[in-house]
Amino acid sequence: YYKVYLGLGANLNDPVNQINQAVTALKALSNTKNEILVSSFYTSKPMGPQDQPDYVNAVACIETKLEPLVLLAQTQKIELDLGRVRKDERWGPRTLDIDILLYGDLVIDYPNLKVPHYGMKLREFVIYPLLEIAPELYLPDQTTIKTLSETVSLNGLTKI
Ligand SMILES: CC1(C)Nc2nc(N)[nH]c(=O)c2N=C1O
Repeated sequence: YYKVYLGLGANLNDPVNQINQAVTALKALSNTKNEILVSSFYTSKPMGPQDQPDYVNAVACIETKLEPLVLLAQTQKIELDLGRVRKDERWGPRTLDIDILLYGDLVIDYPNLKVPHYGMKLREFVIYPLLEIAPELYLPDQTTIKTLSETVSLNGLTKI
């Protein structure tokens, strides 16, 4: 099984409910263990354009035999099922967003999937939930989550 870490984020129509529904859908994935580790939920100011609601974020860890592009197709389907409209402007408000952060210790560089997720090292709304559920985690480049948590500023991240 690959141990896959996923970033969950939403800031439109009942984000907490969106993330809960995403967790339920992730548990139901084929070739995937149905126990899933989920961090606390956190609110934070939008990174990027500020003229949008605060985000709710969490990180989940699944153990899956699905290959990366298969899982990507499944997570995109979950986003659509929960009302994501792909016309979303880049960095604009959105219903559920599922980012594949880490895929075991794979380094993936497809046009439509880059792992480790390009922005995770800079995002307190990814690093702190990760630290909560996987404090011993390190990235393929041997950076540890602990080290990253000391370098990224909290700027208003609040556990709900
Ligand atoms: C628009 C952008 C970059 N900003 C975010 N900002 C926060 N706080 N949380 C997110 O999940 C998030 N997602 C995004 O895609």
